[in-house]
Amino acid sequence: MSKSKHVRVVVRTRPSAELADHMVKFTPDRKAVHIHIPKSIEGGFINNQQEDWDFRFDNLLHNASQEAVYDECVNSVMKGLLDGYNGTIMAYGQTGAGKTFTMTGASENYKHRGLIPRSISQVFREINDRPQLSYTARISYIEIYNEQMVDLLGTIPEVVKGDGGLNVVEDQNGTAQIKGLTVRVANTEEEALSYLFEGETTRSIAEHQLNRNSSRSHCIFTIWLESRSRVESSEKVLYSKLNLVDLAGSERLSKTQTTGVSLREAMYINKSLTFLEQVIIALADKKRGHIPYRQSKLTNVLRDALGGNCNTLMIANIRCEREYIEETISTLRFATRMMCVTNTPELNVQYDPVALIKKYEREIRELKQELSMHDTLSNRSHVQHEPFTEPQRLELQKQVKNFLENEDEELEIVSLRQVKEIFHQMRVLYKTLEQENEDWQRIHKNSIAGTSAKEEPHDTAQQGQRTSDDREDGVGDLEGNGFGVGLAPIVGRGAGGLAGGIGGVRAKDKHRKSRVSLQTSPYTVRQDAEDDDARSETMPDGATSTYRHMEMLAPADLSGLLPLPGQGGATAAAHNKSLAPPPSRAEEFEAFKRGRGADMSRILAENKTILKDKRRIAKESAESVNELKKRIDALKESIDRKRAGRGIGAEVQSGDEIIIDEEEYVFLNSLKRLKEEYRTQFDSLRSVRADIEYCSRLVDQCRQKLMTEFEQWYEAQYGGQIPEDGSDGQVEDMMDIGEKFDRLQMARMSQEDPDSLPFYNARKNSVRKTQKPYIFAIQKLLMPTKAGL
Ligand SMILES: Nc1ncnc2c1ncn2[C@@H]1O[C@H](COP(=O)(O)OP(=O)(O)OP(=O)(O)O)[C@@H](O)[C@H]1O
Repeated sequence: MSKSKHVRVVVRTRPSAELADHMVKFTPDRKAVHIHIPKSIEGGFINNQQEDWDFRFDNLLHNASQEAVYDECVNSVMKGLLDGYNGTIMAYGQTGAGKTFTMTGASENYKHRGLIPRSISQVFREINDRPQLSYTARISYIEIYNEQMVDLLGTIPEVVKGDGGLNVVEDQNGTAQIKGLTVRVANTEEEALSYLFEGETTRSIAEHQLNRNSSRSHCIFTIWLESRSRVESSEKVLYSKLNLVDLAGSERLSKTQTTGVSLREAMYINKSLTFLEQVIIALADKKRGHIPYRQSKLTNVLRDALGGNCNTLMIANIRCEREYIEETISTLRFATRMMCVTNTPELNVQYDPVALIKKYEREIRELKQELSMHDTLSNRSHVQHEPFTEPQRLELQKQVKNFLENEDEELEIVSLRQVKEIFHQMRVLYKTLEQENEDWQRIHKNSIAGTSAKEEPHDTAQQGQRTSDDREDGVGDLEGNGFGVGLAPIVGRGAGGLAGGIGGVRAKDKHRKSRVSLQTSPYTVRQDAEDDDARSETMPDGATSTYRHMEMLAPADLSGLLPLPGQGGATAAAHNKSLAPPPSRAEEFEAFKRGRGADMSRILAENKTILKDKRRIAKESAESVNELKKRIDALKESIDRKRAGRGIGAEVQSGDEIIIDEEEYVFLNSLKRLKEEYRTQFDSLRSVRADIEYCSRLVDQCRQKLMTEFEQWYEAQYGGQIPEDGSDGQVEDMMDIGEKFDRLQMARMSQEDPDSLPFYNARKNSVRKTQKPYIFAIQKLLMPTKAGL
């Protein structure tokens, strides 16, 4: 049963060199804040001004890294998300308190990436770790600015027009849905990240184009997940979503002294934040029946997260400098209220109707097999459970006719289906008789009025025509040997006879057949193919690509990337002030290393030795990681082979239902274990690489320092003279250093954290992809100015 939970609230402080320590104090358990503002003298002798405030929260993060914030805030929500529970994380606080830094982070810096990119990475990691489930991840990104919703993944022109075209509507369950929202499928982490960056770019275009201030808008980035089991029946589908919300800055109008457009913006923000506050107050009051969600777009969209079916966490971003204390108190007050809000997270399960029908069909098939087995065992193998075929129906018709004609005849009853068919045949015969009786009476009436018929050739012709037609049809054989009032023998009537009966049944059959063929029409096949595509979409092989990247970026020996100065000279003193060209840099550099630069040179050598050791360890660790990777690949191949084999078998047995056997399940479990081991090894490799990165930076710095000192010394000794060997050494080295620096950066990045590659690739691709529309939008922006000139 689902339990109610209060909204978790975590406070994060923005680091600063000017913290008002004497006013803001945190308890040692990092869960409470005490604020003290001494009474001001202007208040006079009788002064009721409040001096102390105490606030208690779930956690308090002071000077915390992005990683620590992520670990504290996202882990529990993330687990629920993957299991089918909705989650919302929102950042609230005054302008500049670090909301955007917390949620999005610095998009150009992997280390400083915020909760959104980190959540994306974890979602795809978790998906890879759950091979028994098939997931589809989708992304949407909206901005709410002055009560207007903008689809940040929509087309640029719409955004540029300032018309997002989005509306909040309620479905029949009262859940708020955004009509017209773009929701994109993301098969990989890189794809999901590129949607984030695309949205960011769209946002900044809108900012330029419409002269907006992005800190005055609310942003909601949503990861939508859909999952179904690959192992058990797949009609059960779990739907969940994670809203990552960057709220607009809450600020006092008087303090910012905003006017004009900014004032209007600030009023809208304050209004929507006031509405948010009103909703929170209403939710906290257990006696309140009505919650005013509809007052603003923000509260309407976040209805699930506030007092609904969602794991919600709020990060209250605060600043602890003296000048921001009032805003900080107001943020903490809001956050305290938020803690009173309770939500009831519930599993979001739905049943896929197509999959359900498939399941029922399978069950019927199995029941029929069981029934026929039961019939065989109890000597009832002739019992019919399937619908009657045409020949069987004709045979039964004969039996019914015999039964009706001969009193001695008996009908053996074998199944309910047969009884129904007998009754049906009786009805057919009855109706035919009735019809023919009417026909006969009409003919008889006509023959009584025979004389007049002779005088009316037209009627006779008609009559003749009818008779011959009837004969052709085998109906109306007055001398017929048989049934009732002159019917043709039933069997002999074939397709035309018993038109209302068998013909009718046939017609129905035809209809049914056409319906059946419709079900297996190319359209349906294509639908199935699409389903398969969708399923294969849901199996992103992020792990594989990550590993491959890792192999590509195996530790490179970077020691040669920043060369020591190539040339130098040996005898500076002797040359000093002489007119002869100075000695070569190489000789001088060697001498320098033994003399003035000896200390630096020794430190450099020591660091190099440490670096070498670390590289050796990293190499061994990388070998064992690669070994694990090979085993994972081999296992994956076996699974693929199994799947390919199963694909054919499964089609024959149960349509396109995917059911895996025990062996494949064992494979999948071993794969999961190997992946875990891989991750552990990989983490230790990563930490060695971080050491390497640190050491190589030290080595670079020492080398650079040694070079710089040498260059300064050399310059002082020989001025701008050209050395003996004719090279100036300097320019060429500088160019190489620039180029090599880029390579060094790339290598560093990947050594520091191989997982960062999707982030950098997405960033690079997003910049490349959005450059064009961005330039286009900027050009458009400039056009009127040009025209005006
Ligand atoms: N924890 C932090 N560590 C380092 N820098 C930070 C931190 N928090 C915020 N900053 C820096 O402070 C500045 C303002 O932060 P940010 O833009 O995230 O504030 P905000 O609350 O989103 O403001 P707004 O409401 O105006 O959007 C940025 O330059 C950001 O890099």
